[in-house]
Amino acid sequence: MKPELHPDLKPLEFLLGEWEGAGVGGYPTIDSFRFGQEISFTHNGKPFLIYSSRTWLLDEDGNLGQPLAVETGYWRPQPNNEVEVTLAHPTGVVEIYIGTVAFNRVELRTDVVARTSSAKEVAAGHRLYGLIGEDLGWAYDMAAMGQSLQSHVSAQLKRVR
Ligand code: HEM
Repeated sequence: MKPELHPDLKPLEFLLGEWEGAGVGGYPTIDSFRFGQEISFTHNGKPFLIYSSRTWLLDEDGNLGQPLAVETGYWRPQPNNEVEVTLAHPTGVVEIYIGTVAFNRVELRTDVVARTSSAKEVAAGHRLYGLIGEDLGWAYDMAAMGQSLQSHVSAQLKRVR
């Protein structure tokens, strides 16, 4: 049975579904790259979105290659168009974001980044998600490896479900 959307999720409803597309990435400490991405936002009737993202290296011919970053978490709308997001990474990093939702656009800043002792040094993150026409665009800036907050990845995705 399809659960009814919790009313608190209304401002985030535009994210619901499955998205596929491609993006670009880089950082001062690494070579730049292209990647393919699948994002899924679902709900179970409770007042949060269930989120997951998978990515793969994209070669010059547009073929998907080795898996790159994956992440999973929950998006928790709060009063006054605020949102809390928890994200877990297989790299030993956990991020807690706080942000705002307005007009099919979400802006997030990390409140806390926690790392295991073997994780790379990630200090802070900033994310933007928004509709570009019918597409979902998103961009992630990070402060990591001793560098100031700057772009790491961005992508544009089409809704496939
Ligand atoms: C679409 C999402 C992402 C993709 C496709 C992606 C891809 C990559 C690639 C290809 C590299 C270089 C090779 C490697 O070290 O594995 C890299 C490095 C890195 N990424 Fe990401 N990444 C993504 C998201 C993130 C996020 C969310 C974080 C932090 C929470 C992050 C933190 C890092 C760090 C710390 C490095 C190492 C840089 C260095 O060694 O100097 N990445 N990423």
